[in-house]
Amino acid sequence: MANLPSILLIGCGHMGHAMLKGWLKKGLETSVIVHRHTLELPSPHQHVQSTAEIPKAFKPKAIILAMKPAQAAEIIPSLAPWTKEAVILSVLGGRDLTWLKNQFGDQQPVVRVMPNTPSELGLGMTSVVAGPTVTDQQKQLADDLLHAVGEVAWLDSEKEMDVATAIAGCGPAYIFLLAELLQKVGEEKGLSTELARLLARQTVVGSAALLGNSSQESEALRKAVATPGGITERAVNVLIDSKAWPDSLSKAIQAAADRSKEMAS
Ligand SMILES: NC(=O)C1=CN([C@@H]2O[C@H](COP(=O)(O)OP(=O)(O)OC[C@H]3O[C@@H](n4cnc5c(N)ncnc54)[C@H](OP(=O)(O)O)[C@@H]3O)[C@@H](O)[C@H]2O)C=CC1
Ligand SMILES: O=C(O)[C@@H]1CCC=N1
Repeated sequence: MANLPSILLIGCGHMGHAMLKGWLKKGLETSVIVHRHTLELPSPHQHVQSTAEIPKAFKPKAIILAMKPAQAAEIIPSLAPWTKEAVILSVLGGRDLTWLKNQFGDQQPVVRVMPNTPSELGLGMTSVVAGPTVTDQQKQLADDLLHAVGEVAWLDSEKEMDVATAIAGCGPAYIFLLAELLQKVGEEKGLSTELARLLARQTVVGSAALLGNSSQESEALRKAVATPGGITERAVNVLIDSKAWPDSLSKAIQAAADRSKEMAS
């Protein structure tokens, strides 16, 4: 089992908990998790309810910021006793490296990270960009931690982060929405809730697994379903019309990317 470095995780909600579950499965060294609610943790991991309770002698190699962006500025000053020898991995949506530098100071090594919730299963997709004071060793450490919960893309420029966030950070929500809507349409067209739910869920699950296990492009997999002159083609022609999915998805990604940019500071 991989030996991942000691971490201090601040905030253990949807995203923090997804990453933690993934890391625990991969063999995380001692960690301290700051979470204001109850939390079952296997030994030697330690749960505390506030930053004031973090053991002073604890020397985390990485500090993960996984609270909501609006909650971060209030907490960051209380992390000073542990930041000196650590690299910060900020999961905060939108908050850019300039904002992080203003919070932690010029010299603090900070990596901006945008994961997604399938990290819980080791199937995450994380986009990453490092600040100027991050050492190669710390980049490797961040890479090891993030690869333990899925795929990692180091961005060439921080400018790519807003669109990367809109596609992959937010992306699971679009896929779950598709499952929701398939179920809803099935019900509207007369199927029982139970049947519509089963058809919708298993189709999304099976298609994602097929894509993940195939060397073929998604377009080829789609074409393998849509027999020319057959049934699927009729539906795909509706969806692929430039005014349908191409347009609405493009608008949706732009709206999310714009929001990410707005949240930089
Ligand atoms: N959800 C997702 O899919 C993704 C989220 N992100 C980013 O991850 C971050 C967290 O999002 P998400 O997990 O969805 O949000 P949640 O609200 O589920 O989690 C945030 C957690 O931080 C906790 N927290 C806040 N302040 C403190 C504090 N002082 N001490 C300890 N814990 C604290 C909250 O506790 P409490 O409930 O008590 O307020 C909560 O449990 C955000 O910055 C978001 O942009 C990034 C990628 C994907
Ligand atoms: O919606 C959000 O703001 C966060 C960032 C990406 C996914 N969830």
